[in-house]
Amino acid sequence: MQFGGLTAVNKVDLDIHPGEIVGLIGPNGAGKTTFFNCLTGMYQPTAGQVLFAGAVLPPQPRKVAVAGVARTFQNIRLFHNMTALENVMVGRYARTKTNAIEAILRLPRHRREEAETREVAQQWLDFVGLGDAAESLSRNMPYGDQRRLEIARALALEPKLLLLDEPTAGMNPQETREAEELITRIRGLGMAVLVIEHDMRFIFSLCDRVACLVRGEVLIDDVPEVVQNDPRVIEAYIGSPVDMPGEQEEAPRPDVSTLAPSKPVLEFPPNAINPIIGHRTKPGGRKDA
Ligand SMILES: Nc1ncnc2c1ncn2[C@@H]1O[C@H](COP(=O)(O)OP(=O)(O)OP(=O)(O)O)[C@@H](O)[C@H]1O
Repeated sequence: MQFGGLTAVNKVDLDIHPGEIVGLIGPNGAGKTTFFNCLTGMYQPTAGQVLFAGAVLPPQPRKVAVAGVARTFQNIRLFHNMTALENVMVGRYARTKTNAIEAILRLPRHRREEAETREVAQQWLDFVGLGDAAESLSRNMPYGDQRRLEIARALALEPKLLLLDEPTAGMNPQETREAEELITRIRGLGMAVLVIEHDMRFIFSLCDRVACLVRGEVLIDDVPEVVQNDPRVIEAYIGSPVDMPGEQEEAPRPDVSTLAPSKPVLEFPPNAINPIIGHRTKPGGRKDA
């Protein structure tokens, strides 16, 4: 991906598998968010393509969403004058079928779909621990809850791949631990998660695999234990070994026991998410891409 003479992302080739949490780290300006923007159709890559579940993803955000890729943003982008529930309902937009006329005239299909959307949105709020905040205006919610709400909105799409851009930015340690627990539960649903984060303890304790971008290129893509001990990573990004987890008393141990499953995203089974959330949503509530 080039911006004029600047190559922001260069020949990045990254596989992500179902049920896998992959961390994307790198110094400021390394190209992490640009990579997300290429994946989600917000930028049209100047070269290369995004393959998802066996097909080339067109660089169009709605089509990317319908295909099953959802994201959150580095800076919270909620609808501040809407309730938590309404924010999550918006996240299901790409999964609804009614057109503008049906909505304006409030025809039966629209009313049915709206009721179902409301119910599914409430279930995702419950999932992220915000079930009781459904009627709160999002702007009045605590910062950590707003970050959770963004994740709930992304989950409402019922994606196969969830992209999280610095989900713990600005969080206190307790909120960060809760975010880690939440992302682990999301993996339990069978989704693949790609997470950008600067908090190394968070990344190395959470992820199955970590890729480090430097100046737009992948420096290393390996299990956390290998990445955190790679001197090039320490030099390029960490700056000093004292920042690494495991070197301070309360730092969590890196989890390297769940290395990538062998199946690539291209073979993601149809309805893979449905059986898991089936008990949370009405039958037929999910339409696969
Ligand atoms: N729309 C744009 N136009 C021009 N240059 C851009 C644009 N978006 C990003 N860049 C440049 O591309 C490079 C990569 O930026 P990007 O935001 O992707 O990095 P990052 O790794 O996400 O950084 P950070 O950790 O600070 O968020 C930077 O040099 C940035 O200035």
